Amino acid sequence: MAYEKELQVGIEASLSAAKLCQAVRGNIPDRIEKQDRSPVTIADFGSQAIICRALAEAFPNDPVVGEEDATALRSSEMSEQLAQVTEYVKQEIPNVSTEDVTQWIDHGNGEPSQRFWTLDPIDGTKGFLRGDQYAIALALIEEGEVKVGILACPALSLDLAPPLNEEGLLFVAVRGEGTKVRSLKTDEFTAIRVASPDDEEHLRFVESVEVAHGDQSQQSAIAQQAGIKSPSLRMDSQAKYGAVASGAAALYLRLPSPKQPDYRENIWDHAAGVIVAEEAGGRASDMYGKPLDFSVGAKLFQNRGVVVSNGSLHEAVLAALNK
Ligand SMILES: Nc1ncnc2c1ncn2[C@@H]1O[C@H](COP(=O)(O)O)[C@@H](OP(=O)(O)O)[C@H]1O
Ligand SMILES: [Mg+2]
Ligand SMILES: [Mg+2]
Ligand SMILES: [Mg+2]
Repeated sequence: MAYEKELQVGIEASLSAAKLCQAVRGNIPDRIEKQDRSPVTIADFGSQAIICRALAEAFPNDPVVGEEDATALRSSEMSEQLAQVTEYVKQEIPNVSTEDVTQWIDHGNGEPSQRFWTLDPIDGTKGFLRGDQYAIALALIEEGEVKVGILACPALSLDLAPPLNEEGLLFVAVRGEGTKVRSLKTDEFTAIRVASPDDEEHLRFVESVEVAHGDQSQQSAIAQQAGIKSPSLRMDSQAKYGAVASGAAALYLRLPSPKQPDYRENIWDHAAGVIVAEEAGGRASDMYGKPLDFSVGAKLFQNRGVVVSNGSLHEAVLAALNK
């Protein structure tokens, strides 16, 4: 199997980060506002610290392009939050200092290069704060292609055969080797496939809960034109990719919000999910059918919107979009 060490280190760190996130969510944390006014929590910081530490130790030459950074956390106004993050990290890694924690978080300030990791320590922070779905998303990118994806969804269970019906799922994909899933509680993996074209029951689509993160009226119209009759399943985070990869839904639509026409998607919001869906037999592209281009920096500057399908539905969706 390829990328064995990457998988072992990435999976172990993601499981540890998932434990931290669930521990923090036991008593819903405060919402901290970032400079761009989006939310972050002590769990986002703790998760990034744990995963960056593991990557720095095992792969010291690999840059990590992570969502968070520790600048604000180092300021005196946030000393209480930094102490809280450190306490939670200590439950996973004994004997850590606040300085260790901020240094590990800042290891995620790397730049994309020939080979690098991208990390979303909590994808769907708004879902996390609401008590809904969120994910820990880690991917390895080489020469612009996602090679490994590790997607932990601690609150996800799907109405499908075991282990997918258990709460807390871990999706893992390696390029050319398929996608597998396990419960967070057991270490046995099961291979998964997208919904087949004749699976009427799962001929439905997923989209974000957050109205501002897409164009829900266009998303419904396009899904209908592609032959989907049921209403959407709304779900936060890259858990949506897990839903398509395992056949719980046949389509995920994320079309640019009319209020933010210039928005560009972050690579960490998609890299792990894309390989999980593709290796399960699905297809991912932008709204014009262009493959998502992970070679141009920390954002998908060459793409607009995201369409992820079971493959068979893809052309009909693109045709509807480009009419
Ligand atoms: N206007 C916008 N359009 C699309 N995505 C947006 C957005 N504003 C924020 N996001 C991204 O949407 C992600 C959550 O996805 P979803 O809506 O599918 O749950 C956020 O990730 P974080 O929660 O990691 O910050 C954030 O990066
Ligand atoms: Mg965020
Ligand atoms: Mg995100
Ligand atoms: Mg995030």
